[in-house]
Amino acid sequence: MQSLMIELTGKKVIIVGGGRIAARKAKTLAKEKASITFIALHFREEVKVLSEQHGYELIVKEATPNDLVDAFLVILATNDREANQALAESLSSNQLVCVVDRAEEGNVQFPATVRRGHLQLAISTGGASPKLTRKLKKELESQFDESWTSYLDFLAKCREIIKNLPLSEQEKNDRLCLLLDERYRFNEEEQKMEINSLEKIII
Ligand SMILES: C[C@@]1(CC(=O)O)C2=NC(=C\c3[nH]c(c(CCC(=O)O)c3CC(=O)O)Cc3[nH]c(c(CC(=O)O)c3CCC(=O)O)/C=C3\N/C(=C\2)[C@@H](CCC(=O)O)[C@]3(C)CC(=O)O)/[C@H]1CCC(=O)O
Ligand SMILES: NC(=O)c1ccc[n+]([C@@H]2O[C@H](COP(=O)([O-])OP(=O)(O)OC[C@H]3O[C@@H](n4cnc5c(N)ncnc54)[C@H](O)[C@@H]3O)[C@@H](O)[C@H]2O)c1
Repeated sequence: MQSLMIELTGKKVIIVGGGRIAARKAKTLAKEKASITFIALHFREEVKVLSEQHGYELIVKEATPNDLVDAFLVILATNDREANQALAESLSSNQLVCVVDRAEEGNVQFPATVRRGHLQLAISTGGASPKLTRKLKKELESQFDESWTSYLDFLAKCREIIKNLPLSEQEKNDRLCLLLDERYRFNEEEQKMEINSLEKIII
């Protein structure tokens, strides 16, 4: 399996199931501005609260293949093995589907993610050990502290400026490499000074 970043803004996502795992997937997607619909026989309180906060649609029914035809991404999160399998089989091969109790029946899996602004670290064992994934996520969370958020803003800003400078490709690359020096991450004064000096280079 290959990891890809995916833009879900405005995409139709259907989560079948209204339990703990359905809620966890919805929380993961909460920042993505997808259009989320839950279909389940019963919804736990957490799902109802999430739906009110984010405007998700809740449909109380047993899910059928017909409910899923226009979904971009389907997350099959019922606790009914046969239902998850039958619904997965009914989908078009062009649709994305995550089967939470049998990864190999789907074509996408959720990694654990650590986000620090523009930096996103994704961890996956492809279903071999979600417990290890979780443990590694905790380790990375403490290794990558909040300083990375402003450092990534700094790198993005410098890259934008450097791209537009009247320099050779080699000089631009050299400047971009210098920004990876640790002193910039630890020290916001250094960041400001670097941006000031870049902005002074006359175009
Ligand atoms: C990373 C994370 C993200 C998320 O959920 O968004 C995630 N699982 C997490 C936690 C977790 N998962 C499980 C437990 C119970 C303890 C245990 O059994 O170990 C716990 C811990 C808990 O729940 O506390 C059990 C489990 N997981 C899967 C199966 C079915 C199977 O084996 O195929 C079963 C057995 C079910 C059963 O039979 O009971 C399948 C998948 N779980 C995945 C993702 C995908 C592969 C990830 C990978 O391997 O790296 C994949 C393939 C599909 C998918 O769901 O996308 C999230 C960490 C959240 C965080 O801490 O940030
Ligand atoms: N992927 C993961 O990370 C992970 C982790 C732990 C467990 N699981 C597996 O995920 C599944 C769901 O776990 P849970 O804790 O969320 O279960 P849960 O019991 O909390 O919720 C199950 C939900 O499925 C709904 N449902 C059942 N049959 C349905 C149908 N035919 N149509 C529509 N809705 C239906 C129920 O109404 C309920 O809302 C289980 O099979 C569990 O083994 C996955």
